[in-house]
Amino acid sequence: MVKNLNLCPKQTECSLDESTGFVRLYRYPSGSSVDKSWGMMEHTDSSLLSIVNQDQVGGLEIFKDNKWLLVNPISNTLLVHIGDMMQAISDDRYMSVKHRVRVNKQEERLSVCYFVFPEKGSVVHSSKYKPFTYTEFQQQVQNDTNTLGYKVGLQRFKLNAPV
Ligand SMILES: O=C(O)CCC(=O)C(=O)O
Ligand SMILES: [Fe+2]
Repeated sequence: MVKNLNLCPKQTECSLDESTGFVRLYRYPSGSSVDKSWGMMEHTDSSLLSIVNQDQVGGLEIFKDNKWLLVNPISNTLLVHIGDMMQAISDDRYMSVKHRVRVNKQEERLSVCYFVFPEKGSVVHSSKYKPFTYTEFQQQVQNDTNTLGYKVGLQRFKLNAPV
C-alpha cells in the first residue's frame, strides 16, 4: 500500500508504527440472551488498518455502494479494514469502510481484531485534511461522542470545511 500510494518515507516512518498496535478479542453473546440485535453499531475504525479474524458465525456487515453487505466468514481468512488514518495519509484514495456487527439469534460470535495506529504524537499530513496528531483526532472523537453521541471523524479535520 505504501508503495502504491507513493508515500514519502518520512510520513511512512512516523505514521506506520508497529509499537502502537493492539489486539482485541470480542465475544458477542447470542441475541436470545440479550435484548439487542446490534453487537456493534455502524462506525469507521480510527486506525490505519484493522485486521479481523472472525469465526464461522458471521454478522459483520460493510457499507458499500449504498447498501449493507454481509461479510461471509471464510475459514483461515483475515479481513483487512482501511481505517480513518489510512484514508487521511492516502489523501482519500483509500477510504475507511463503514461497518457494523449484527448479533446472531442462536450462537455467540467471537472475533479477534488487530488495530494499527500511528504513533500518538506524530503529525498526520494530507492534502485533504489539516495536519493533526492521532492524539488530537482521538480527543475530537471522544469529545463528539460525549457531546453529540456519535463520532464525526475525519470531517472535523477536512481542509476548507465549514466550521
Ligand atoms: O468484531 C468484529 O468483527 C468487528 C469489530 C470492530 O469493528 C471494531 O472493533 O472496530
Ligand atoms: Fe470496527
